[in-house]
Amino acid sequence: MSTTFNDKHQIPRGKGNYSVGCIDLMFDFSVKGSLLRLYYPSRDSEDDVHHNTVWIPSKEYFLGLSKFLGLHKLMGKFITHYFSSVTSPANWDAPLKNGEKYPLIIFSHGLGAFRTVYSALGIDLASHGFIVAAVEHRDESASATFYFEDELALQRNNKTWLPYKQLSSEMTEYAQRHQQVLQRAEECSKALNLILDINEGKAVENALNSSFNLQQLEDMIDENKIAIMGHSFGGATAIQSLSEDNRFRCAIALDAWMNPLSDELYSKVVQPIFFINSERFQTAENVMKMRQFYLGDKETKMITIKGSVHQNFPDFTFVTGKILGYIFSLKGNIDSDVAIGLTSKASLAFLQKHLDLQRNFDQWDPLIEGEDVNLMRDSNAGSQNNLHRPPC
Ligand SMILES: CCN(CC)CCN(C[C@]12C[C@](c3ccc(C(F)(F)F)cc3)(C1)C2)C(=O)Cn1c(SCc2ccc(F)cc2)nc(=O)c2c1C=CC2
Repeated sequence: MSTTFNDKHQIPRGKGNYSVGCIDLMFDFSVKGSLLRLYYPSRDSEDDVHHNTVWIPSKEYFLGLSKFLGLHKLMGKFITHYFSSVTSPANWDAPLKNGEKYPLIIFSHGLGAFRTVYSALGIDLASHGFIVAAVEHRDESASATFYFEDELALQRNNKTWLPYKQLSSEMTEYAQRHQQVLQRAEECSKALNLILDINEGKAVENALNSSFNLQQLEDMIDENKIAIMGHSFGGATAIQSLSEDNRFRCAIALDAWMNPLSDELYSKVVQPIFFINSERFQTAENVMKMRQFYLGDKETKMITIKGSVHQNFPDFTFVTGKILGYIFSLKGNIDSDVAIGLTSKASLAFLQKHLDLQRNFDQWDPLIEGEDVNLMRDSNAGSQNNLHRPPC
């Protein structure tokens, strides 16, 4: 296929030892069901021919994204053309590598995003032996998402699209975003229920036509090793999910947007949280809310990636050149591959600690304390002296 950009704009491959597979799973078909993209360790048998994963599978996502961004229709057509041939480096529908149980991560996307645009992170974690389920939220915070109205629509593959909902004037921004974060947390627990049902052998038929036999997943999840992760609004969702569902043993919040969370939440969360922040997005107010989770326990950690921007966590930072990257602040001063590498390695070290993994991810423990030339402990945002500071 012809590509309109040179190869250097590619989503990076996983750095771990496992090959990575990818499938889309929807069950049930209704708006109340789960829609997720699953990244997993795959069995790389030479004879099977593998296809890469289509990064953004429907034009409706591009149209929804350009509407979310307030771009002109023509610009929507441009980004559709520019990005429609991009693939994520995961083997679509590849068989699951069996022989061991895998820890599970549920991933929650940000405002205006959707399930497929965090594939660099999902693939790198899967290449280190995790199953990663990137959910697609139906709270109208995604640029677009779809479901089927009824059985007939499903049989005809007649999708109903749900677009991003602009803030309404009837409710305050907080009221709307808080309602959404509650729905998002519920959807993360529902996705976890679906995966654990399949793990226990429940017969589940994927509403999306896929050749991947879901029975491969039976007895392959280590149901005691479950974490939740998310970016921005998804970071807030991860924290809200901790308070609602204690099956999540810890959370990793990537540049969390704390506004949607209520003040009562701080006393309800007992599990450890790892805040990984960009340098440019955070404000003193936002970081102050994060620090309220420090109260007492030593397990909650915070680091900031020097020279990074909000968009260093989703995939867009890899698929554009420096110009577009600069215009939309999709790239920071730090190299995007270095930033995502630090995010992944620091996350793996934190997950080993709090999911009791028997891997060698503790080699990256110093990153959790911000010990790296491209990291700093805590945050650069907001003066730190007049705020409650945990004893070092
Ligand atoms: C106009 C909308 N305006 C007000 C809401 C702010 C728009 N905005 C900054 C953007 C998204 C940006 C983006 C993407 C993609 C291209 C492209 F051209 F490459 F496609 C360009 C430009 C424009 C960077 C954000 O919303 C930042 N943000 C995000 S960005 C999550 C995201 C969205 C779409 C993606 F494809 C990937 C990731 N997630 C959050 O949870 C929160 C915030 C802010 C507060 C809470």
